[in-house]
Amino acid sequence: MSLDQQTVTDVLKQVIDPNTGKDFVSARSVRNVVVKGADVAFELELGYPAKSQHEPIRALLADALAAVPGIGRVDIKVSSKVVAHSVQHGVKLLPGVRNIIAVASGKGGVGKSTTSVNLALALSAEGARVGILDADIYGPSQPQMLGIGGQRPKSEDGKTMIPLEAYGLQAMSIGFLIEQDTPMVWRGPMATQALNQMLKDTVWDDLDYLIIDMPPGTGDIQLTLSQSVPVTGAVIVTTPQDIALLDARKGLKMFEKVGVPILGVVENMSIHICSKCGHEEHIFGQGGGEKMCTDFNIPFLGALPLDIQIRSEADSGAPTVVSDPDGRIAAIYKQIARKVAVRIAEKSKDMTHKFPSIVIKSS
Ligand SMILES: Nc1ncnc2c1ncn2[C@@H]1O[C@H](COP(=O)(O)OP(=O)(O)OP(=O)(O)O)[C@@H](O)[C@H]1O
Repeated sequence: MSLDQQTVTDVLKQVIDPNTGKDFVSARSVRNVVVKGADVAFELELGYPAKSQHEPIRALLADALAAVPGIGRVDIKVSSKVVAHSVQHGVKLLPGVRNIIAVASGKGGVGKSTTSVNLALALSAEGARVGILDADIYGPSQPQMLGIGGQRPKSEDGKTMIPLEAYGLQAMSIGFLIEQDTPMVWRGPMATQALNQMLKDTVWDDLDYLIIDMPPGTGDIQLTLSQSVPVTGAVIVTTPQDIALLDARKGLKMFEKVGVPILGVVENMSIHICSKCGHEEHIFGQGGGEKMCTDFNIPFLGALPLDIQIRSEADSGAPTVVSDPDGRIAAIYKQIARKVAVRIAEKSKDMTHKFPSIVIKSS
């Protein structure tokens, strides 16, 4: 039998991407469709990293086409390509960085740094090129969490710095540049200048995403950073208790004020499961993060339990996503990372998309 392009498009249009909830044709992910007699070949290009999903998605599309009577060979190549997306008006992109994700919290100690590093590692595990910038001047913890404390970045020209590498991430931290155990008293302008310099003087190498572990709070330093750094979107980390949520709301407002879209909220230390008896307890309250998201009409990205594994693995220099990549907790971080990447991919839809080109060749 001979297929026509309409049949192929109609079938592909029925297949919903489980990550975006949209069909692949409307999402303009289908490229270079070639129909040759009963055989079909095409490429599927996802706008978000999803190495673990390439095969299941390919199978989903192949199954849909297999139902077409008389269909011949089906050849589908699935890949991901992350492009740069828009940032605040009037702020220029950084060289070598396509998208910056700011991870922020209204107050300290809620697990912002732990979430940042696991989010970065989860994006990297899905095939993205990822960097992490530890801008937490009050307590830089990325060097220790990545197991590279005490190292110093190299400079080839005495002006710029090469980021250190850990678990495939490019990493830069204020902690690499100051002596450990030296308390730093940062005044607003000095801190902002140091952070801006660290951001601009680091030679980032072809990053899909740079995660910035922001200083906690919503003061002048945070406000200046969110105005001057080209941020694609912000992730807010909170614990479920009222006081943290109140501060997280301030964080949301701050980003809104400077035109940075909120990618969503992560609720950390959400539930405690007793490692001895399995009893579940909402130590810091329940449902607060989700309620905040409903109130502000923003996505709830997911909830991490209060779990000793998260703390001990981060403390030992190998965060959960690399220590236990197939475990229950890594799965939550990976799901959050996928939601973040999909939200970013959706941002550019109207700017960069072409219709799939369909070529019919006679057999
Ligand atoms: N879900 C969790 N379960 C158990 N421990 C956690 C969890 N999340 C973070 N922690 C631990 O809580 C402590 C604080 O976490 P983290 O440093 O990530 O917070 P932070 O918000 O970045 O803090 P600061 O603002 O002070 O830098 C760390 O010891 C970390 O290992």
